[in-house]
Amino acid sequence: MAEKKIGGAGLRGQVAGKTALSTVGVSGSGLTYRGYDVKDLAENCEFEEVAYLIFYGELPTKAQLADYKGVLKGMRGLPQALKEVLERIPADAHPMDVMRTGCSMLGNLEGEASFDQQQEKANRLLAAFPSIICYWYRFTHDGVRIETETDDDSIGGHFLHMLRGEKPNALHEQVMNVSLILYAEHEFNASTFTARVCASTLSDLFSCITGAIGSLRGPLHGGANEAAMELIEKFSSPDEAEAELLKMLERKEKIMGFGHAVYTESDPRNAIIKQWSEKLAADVGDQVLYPVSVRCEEVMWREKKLFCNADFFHASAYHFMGIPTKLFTPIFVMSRVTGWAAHVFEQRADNRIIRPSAEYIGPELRKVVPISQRG
Ligand SMILES: CC(=O)SCCNC(=O)CCNC(=O)[C@H](O)C(C)(C)COP(=O)(O)OP(=O)(O)OC[C@H]1O[C@@H](n2cnc3c(N)ncnc32)[C@H](O)[C@@H]1OP(=O)(O)O
Ligand SMILES: O=C([O-])CC(=O)C(=O)O
Repeated sequence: MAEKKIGGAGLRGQVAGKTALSTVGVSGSGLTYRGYDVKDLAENCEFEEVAYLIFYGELPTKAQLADYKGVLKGMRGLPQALKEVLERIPADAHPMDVMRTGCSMLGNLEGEASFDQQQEKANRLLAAFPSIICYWYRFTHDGVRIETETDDDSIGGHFLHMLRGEKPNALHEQVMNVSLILYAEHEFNASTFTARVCASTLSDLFSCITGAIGSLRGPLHGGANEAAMELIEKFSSPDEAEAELLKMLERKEKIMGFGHAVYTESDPRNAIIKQWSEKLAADVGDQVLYPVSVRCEEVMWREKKLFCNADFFHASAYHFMGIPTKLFTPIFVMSRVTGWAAHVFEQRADNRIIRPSAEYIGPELRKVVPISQRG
């Protein structure tokens, strides 16, 4: 792969610390978690196995996985005070703000008293995020107080069950599983770096994760999956998509779901989620959204050599599963909390406060003119 330009704005290409968690754009395969190719993991593992790998360094045995799933299952319930807060957040709030508030409120109720509790608190957040978003969503949109302590086997299944009020089919549970694996970890991306900066002050895990959610929310990062959906649903045919994209490019508009800060030729997660989107399109009999998405991919590559990142085909995949667009980025949180927390642990294990320098471009030194003399 060609190297991206080092230096300049956005700290691009600069090494800002060490990690044993993942490589991005280094190996031929593009993305590895603790030495495993993400494609291999997505083909052979459940998300909980990957979460275990990210946290504990090795893939679990059958018994370890069963134990770990049991631990997570036991942590799905929400305290009454958190439910009351969620009920007071308006229906038109952005669900990422709900995630941010939910995380912060949980930190008030069940805070990290010492770093010895870091793994337990990370597990709690991993188990509770689907409950938080679904409790709020179903209360404010459907007027029901849902039970969040379900017996669903997987985190993805738990989420879809609470969202719809019925257990998902095997295909949907599997796609959620793959999606959560693809989003779990990605080196020093903006939200993870936010978490590490916060951790470097020796702050608590809930503060680190709350900050990371704020960074993920933006459309240049995790928010791109929602923005991509808003784009593709405007088009009724591939030809219309092509004509409109060309106009947008002419106006130098950013097309969400394309391009990447590190990858130069492709995002290895795209081919995987694209396949699942195609399967789901066939399952629901779609003849518009998937072909529109494929044409967008072709046009962007042909015109700008820009490729789909992880977010683009997630939009159609989630849509085919009936997930409301505004819940797309919260799903990213449900997964990335693993990577964020593991980075916090790494930062703590070998910490120095992150405090870079700035190039000063303001006025020269000057004297204060007393307020009575300022005109
Ligand atoms: C899970 C994730 O977070 S993946 C990223 C999700 N974000 C998006 O999909 C938002 C759209 N994409 C983008 O804004 C960018 O590609 C980013 C933020 C992902 C990466 O930003 P950068 O590293 O600064 O991009 P890069 O240096 O490759 O940009 C090169 C050129 O391509 C343009 N470009 C990059 N992405 C796009 C895009 N999606 N649409 C149109 N033009 C683009 C840039 O404006 C830049 O043009 P210029 O040289 O005329 O200024
Ligand atoms: O690495 C990045 O800059 C963004 C990204 O793809 C991710 O966080 O998954």
